Amino acid sequence: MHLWNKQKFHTIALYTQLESDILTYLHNIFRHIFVYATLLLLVLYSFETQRPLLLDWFIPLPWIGYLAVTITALIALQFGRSRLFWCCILTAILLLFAQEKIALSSDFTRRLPLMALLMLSYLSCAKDRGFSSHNLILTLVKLTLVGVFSWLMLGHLPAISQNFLSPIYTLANNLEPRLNALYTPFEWLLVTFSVVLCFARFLYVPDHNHGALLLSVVFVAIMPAYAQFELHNVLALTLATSFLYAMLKDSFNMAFKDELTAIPSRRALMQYVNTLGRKYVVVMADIDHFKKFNDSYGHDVGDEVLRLVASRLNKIGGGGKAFRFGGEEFVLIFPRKTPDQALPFVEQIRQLIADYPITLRDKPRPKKAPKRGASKQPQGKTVNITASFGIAKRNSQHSQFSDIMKQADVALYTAKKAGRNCVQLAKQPG
Ligand SMILES: Nc1nc2c(ncn2[C@@H]2O[C@H](COP(=O)(O)OP(=O)(O)OP(=O)(O)O)[C@@H](O)[C@H]2O)c(=O)[nH]1
Repeated sequence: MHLWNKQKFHTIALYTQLESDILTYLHNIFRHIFVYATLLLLVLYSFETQRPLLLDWFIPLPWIGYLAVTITALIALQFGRSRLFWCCILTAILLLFAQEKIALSSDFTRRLPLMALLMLSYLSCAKDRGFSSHNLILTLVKLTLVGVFSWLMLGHLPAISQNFLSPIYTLANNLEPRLNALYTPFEWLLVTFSVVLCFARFLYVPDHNHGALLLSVVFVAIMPAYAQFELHNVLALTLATSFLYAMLKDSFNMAFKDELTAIPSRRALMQYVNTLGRKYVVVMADIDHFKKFNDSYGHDVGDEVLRLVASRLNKIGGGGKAFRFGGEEFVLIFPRKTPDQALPFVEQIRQLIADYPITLRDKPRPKKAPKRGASKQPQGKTVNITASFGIAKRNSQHSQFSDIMKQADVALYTAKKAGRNCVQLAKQPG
């Protein structure tokens, strides 16, 4: 097809895909909130109920927070996570001040957590830019500027904003009198701004990195509520652990999840294979005439189709598990099943893919909703895609996974030759 045609179809209206994207997004948000809110509640609960015990444990370990943030900073350096690295540096500085290893004016010590909060908010909104000397210096300069800006704000703005903030502050103070001692009205405004900003950033990109950064802002905000250094040490230790967890989880996802379709990748498949017993079924799936589809509608629309097919395959029943093998090929594994038992589930998913109408719009979706009474725009063209499937099982002749894959691939080839959009069983001995 001509380039003209490719450009014509900018967008693809995959409503079910959109629905599944929204569900994945909400699932991500709640999953991360659950992890980091649980950590926060655990810390707050143990500070309230187990404080003497915590103090007993941590008095002989004044170095533990420094050790934890140093190890985490080194790992962040290795993983290219510059923002978490800077968070570790900020946490170590806060610890040094809390332990009175560095003593500057009391004004500075009081303002430091708030300056750190704004720096953390900046980091939360910035990007991981790696560790080239240019980027390190640039980030250091930016953080210093944010620090100087917050220092100036904290020096000059409280008096100006006193009048309009007082009523809100009094209201909050009636609800919880302890708030009064923690921050002044203007400082509360900054704390709220930082938490809301980091939360908004987390909602925008709900991953472990932003979850951990949000937690760090909350931890730094509550630091002044606790006088004992040992409790600050617990906060630093928990924060370093959450950063480590965030880095490991994100790296795991990068390694084992396919970036485009968000289903497990080929690497995950190879690892999963080791956990399988002696009885399982392998299904190879391949989208039909995908090259033609790409050529007709463009690579971006092809990507959307891959995401749609992956989300369908990921919902396979019968205990099956879907993986993206590469390109437009997918693999389904059914542990403890025979081909006959897996067949109805594969048939069902084949039908589901074939029946799904894909609406291609010839114009991008308008940003504004059309005015009432305006004539409806033409809806574009509806197309269908299909996929073919080949099924093979582990048996006495083919016990190696690579051999079973070859058998499934032969069956898939037969399905393609039989006209596509069908399922074929490999011819194997029982
Ligand atoms: N959009 C997009 N296309 C991809 C991706 N990976 C592979 N492809 C395309 O998938 C197509 C595979 O084409 P073929 O292997 O010739 O198979 P086919 O056209 O599907 O034909 P049959 O399998 O015989 O039905 C190629 O055009 C690849 O460029 C991807 O990640 N995104």
